[in-house]
Amino acid sequence: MNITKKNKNDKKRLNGACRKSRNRQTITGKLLNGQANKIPKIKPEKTRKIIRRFHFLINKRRIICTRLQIPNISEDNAENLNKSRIDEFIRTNSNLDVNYTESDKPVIEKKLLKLQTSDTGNNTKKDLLRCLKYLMDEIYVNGGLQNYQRASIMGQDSNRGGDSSKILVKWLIERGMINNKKKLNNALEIGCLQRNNHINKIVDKVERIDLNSNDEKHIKKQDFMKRPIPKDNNRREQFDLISCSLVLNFVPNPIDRGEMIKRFAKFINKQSEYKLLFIVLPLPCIYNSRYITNKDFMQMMSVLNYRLLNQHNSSKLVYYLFQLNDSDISKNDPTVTNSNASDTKHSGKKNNFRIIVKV
Ligand SMILES: C[S@@+](CC[C@H](N)C(=O)[O-])C[C@H]1O[C@@H](n2cnc3c(N)ncnc32)[C@H](O)[C@@H]1O
Repeated sequence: MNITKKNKNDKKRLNGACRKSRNRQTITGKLLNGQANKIPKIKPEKTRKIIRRFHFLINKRRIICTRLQIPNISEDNAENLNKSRIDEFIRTNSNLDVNYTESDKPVIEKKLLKLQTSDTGNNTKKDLLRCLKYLMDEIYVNGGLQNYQRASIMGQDSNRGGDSSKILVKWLIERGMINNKKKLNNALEIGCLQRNNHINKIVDKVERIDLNSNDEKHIKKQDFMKRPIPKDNNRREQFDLISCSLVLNFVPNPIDRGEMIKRFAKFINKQSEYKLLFIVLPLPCIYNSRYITNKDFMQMMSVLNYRLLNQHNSSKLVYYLFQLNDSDISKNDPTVTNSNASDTKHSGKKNNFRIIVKV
């Protein structure tokens, strides 16, 4: 893609602004700055381990809750579970003595490992409840959730590639969509852990939400799947840009991932000149899955009326910028870049990531 001279100048100015602000704040922003002394640094290897463990736990939690048929919690919404509802369920079944001791832990871990969606298993209700209590304790009592959030914030550290919206800013500058005089009006950031990231530099008003907000003053605690749909296409509740970085992979159910993608369009302002959707996923979700390839994902997005503007594969992540089509939109070629990653599948163990869109 050609970058005009004007765009190059805008890019220089914006980059200059970023450099100046870096003196006052880190790439990950004030929150980290303010808490720099409080947040212990975690090594990358440990970070990945914490994140993997957390995903493991919420996946097992979904399976157990479905199997136990906890009232009002079904396969469809199990990952958005209301903690108090589960606690209540465990309490009402306390006659089964679900407590565990240190020596029970290895057995519980083994049971958790064996629990699969398809496997009906021979676990008793007591076994399942005990596993559930064990993992709820790990998530909420023993700091699992906090560590997960900390690890995710660490992943955005400038030393580890920085926050993913950096690349979004670069693309929008290159495309001439923003410059030092022109910003996007608004954006919805789903799954936001830190309010100070690169999106702020290019958008006038950013609304940030997260299932488990760690800063409720600035990041609303909200499940995007339950966010009220704007009535009659109310533009005040719609956005020029939706950013969804490393969130889809967090949703453990393929049908809900599809529902999440379908929902995005309802929040994109159709009158806007932008109509942008920024998605980031771990590279293996798309390039090392048994069920989905990049081509499949592109087809899915195309059926949902998006066109790809940019894609970049880093060694760990895949970044996409889509635009919701106008009906008369003319197709132009997307810019696809690779660094340290090829379009072919990776070697190593395949994963089960997939997205099911029911149209
Ligand atoms: C790995 S973190 C991603 C953080 C950040 N966006 C990044 O790119 O590093 C995933 C976040 O998505 C949030 N999340 C998952 N499902 C969500 C939903 N349905 N609504 C709002 N937030 C959600 C989780 O609470 C979690 O904080």
